Amino acid sequence: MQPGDHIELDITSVAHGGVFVGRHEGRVVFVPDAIPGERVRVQLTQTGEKSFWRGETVEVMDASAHRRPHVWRQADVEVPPERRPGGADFGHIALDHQRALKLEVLQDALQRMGGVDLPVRMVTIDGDDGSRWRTRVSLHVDDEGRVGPYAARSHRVIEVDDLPLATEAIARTAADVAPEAPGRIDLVEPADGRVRVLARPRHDKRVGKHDKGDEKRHRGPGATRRAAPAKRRNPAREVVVERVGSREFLVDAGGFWQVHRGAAAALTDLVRQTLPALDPDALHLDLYGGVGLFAATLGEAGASRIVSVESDARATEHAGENLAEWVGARAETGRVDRWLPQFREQAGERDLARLRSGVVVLDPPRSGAGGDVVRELVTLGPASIVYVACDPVALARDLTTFGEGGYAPASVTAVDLFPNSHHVEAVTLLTRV
Ligand SMILES: C[S@@+](CC[C@H](N)C(=O)[O-])C[C@H]1O[C@@H](n2cnc3c(N)ncnc32)[C@H](O)[C@@H]1O
Repeated sequence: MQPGDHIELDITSVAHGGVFVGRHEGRVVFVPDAIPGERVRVQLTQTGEKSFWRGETVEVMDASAHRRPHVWRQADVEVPPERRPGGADFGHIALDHQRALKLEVLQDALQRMGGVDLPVRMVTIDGDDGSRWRTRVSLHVDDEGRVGPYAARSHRVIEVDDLPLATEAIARTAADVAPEAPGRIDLVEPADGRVRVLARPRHDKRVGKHDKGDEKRHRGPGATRRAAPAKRRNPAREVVVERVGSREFLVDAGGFWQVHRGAAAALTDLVRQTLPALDPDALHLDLYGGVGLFAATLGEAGASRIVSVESDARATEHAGENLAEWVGARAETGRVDRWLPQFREQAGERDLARLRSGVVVLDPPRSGAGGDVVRELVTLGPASIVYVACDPVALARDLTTFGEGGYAPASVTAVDLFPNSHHVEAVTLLTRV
């Protein structure tokens, strides 16, 4: 069969990455926009691989009871696949069932790849109906001046008449945004409710210079050099305030902050509940610390010696200020993979012993911590590790490496920070066995 051909498919399961699985004459076919239990008509898009094909769902012949009209009208299965915007790949599924499917993917990855057979529960953000949660949205401007999100699984810009996952204020601002040049436009609504529009034109030389600067500042490990002060002409560097309860965090408008309006608070609560009792004399680490969200959680839980490690110097600078109330807390710029071995070689026996009684909170990017970082952590031997993960497969892979080093998961809790998409966050407590 060729790309463009149509087949009928019984969908039997959900796979990692927001796709669903059926079989055609024994061969696995991955399709989006379906639900296990459905029979769908599929237009094939990739038939080159021996072991699996890919396709697009073009018609639902026998619908699941969990199907509902797509939360984003323009992403509905009634719309031709090439015109559906991306970013809400579970938007056609009832919210409860989305969560059940996410748990299934997480549990399956943990069991099959990580050898972990623990019950996983899911918590949700209070009052979340799955819409109007994104406080950060990226739109794209193409060479013809079209502005909008990318189409699903593509870099083609789709003009849309609403952004139902974005906050009301971002959706309103996006409707009026005037594209100046091809590239990206980030819309950010921090706690003050005022939307910042951050243009990142593709061909702007200033952007190139800025990126180079960022690269230099990422070069840690343990670099103590201060970042240059914010330049006024770069709105991405405006410093905004985010809030978790009554606590305030400074962050660059264009810097990393949790996307869902309730995510930072929900994750803080979950990490706090997951933390074991802290030894007040121990040393605790917040790795991939951003502006110090979990270092503050450690501080609030009674830690007195805390180091936050983050590769972005601007974020580290903010973390230093955000953690100022804890005299024993410090923020360092460095890549975790380089910072850890340097710490192991340079720290005195007393600090190494303190870390062995301490907790490491770990919140890496989607690719996970990776083998080198996990092996370093195992060598350092903290009493426990709280791993905050946004990719089930990367988590499962890292848990396998932790397992080889003598750490076992004691609990895994998922949290739905990305409703209407396949993404799922999980917080795992690992202890030495
Ligand atoms: C998922 S975010 C978590 C930030 C913070 N824990 C929070 O919740 O706000 C991951 C952070 O890791 C940083 N990062 C990425 N690669 C890194 C590396 N190799 N070493 C240190 N930090 C890194 C990013 O800049 C980003 O701030």
